[in-house]
Amino acid sequence: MAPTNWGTYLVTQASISEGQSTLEIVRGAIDGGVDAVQLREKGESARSRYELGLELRELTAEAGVDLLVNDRVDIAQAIDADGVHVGQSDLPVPVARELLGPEAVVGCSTSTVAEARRAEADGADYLGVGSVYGTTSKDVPEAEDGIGLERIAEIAETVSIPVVGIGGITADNAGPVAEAGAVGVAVISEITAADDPAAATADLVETVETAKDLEHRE
Ligand SMILES: Cc1ncc(COP(=O)(O)OP(=O)(O)O)c(N)n1
Ligand SMILES: Cc1ncsc1CCOP(=O)(O)O
Ligand SMILES: [Mg+2]
Repeated sequence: MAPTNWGTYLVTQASISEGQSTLEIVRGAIDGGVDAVQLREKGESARSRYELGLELRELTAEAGVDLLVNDRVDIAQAIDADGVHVGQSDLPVPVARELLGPEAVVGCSTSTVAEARRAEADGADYLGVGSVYGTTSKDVPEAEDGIGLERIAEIAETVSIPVVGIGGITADNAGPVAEAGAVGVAVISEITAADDPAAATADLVETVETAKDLEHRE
């Protein structure tokens, strides 16, 4: 599935879960209708991300869900992921593209219009834009205050590639992100810290789809 259709995108980080493993959370997210999963797990060794990645690859491939790897092109290659997600301090988009080839999905984090234009010109397939709202899941001071919905709209109007909002997104505030022009939302805590990841995912899926339907009817 292309990023154009990624309404709900799970970014994994088991350290903020309520005791559930990443595999259990991803299984739940798949049951709830997630479109894409990104193996993040900051702080874990390359070996443990690789081993988890192999298991996630099996699960996601069976379900027809896209699998991306955060930051690490080598792990993406080793587990045969669909692509990689890089940020402003990671490998540049053209380098990731060169290493992974034309078929791979390369996503890039941006929070300004200038960064978004650059990522698109560099050949990114989609943008992760945020932090939309304040969040404590990303350990940088900028993520404590969100960039806001107007910035999402401005970026979505500027670029032709899909924009996915990320940061502080819940089923209660995901609708306006889609209405601002994002194709979907990426979340860590809303699914990962939920008692029932499948139900949390299904809520997000419904909220985003409803908002996109309304947006298209206007
Ligand atoms: C979909 C998506 N969007 C943004 C990010 C953040 O990437 P980055 O800024 O490189 O920060 P880390 O996640 O690597 O800490 C993302 N991972 N996914
Ligand atoms: C990885 C990342 N990049 C920008 S905000 C963020 C964290 C998103 O986590 P949450 O959905 O819990 O706010
Ligand atoms: Mg990164």
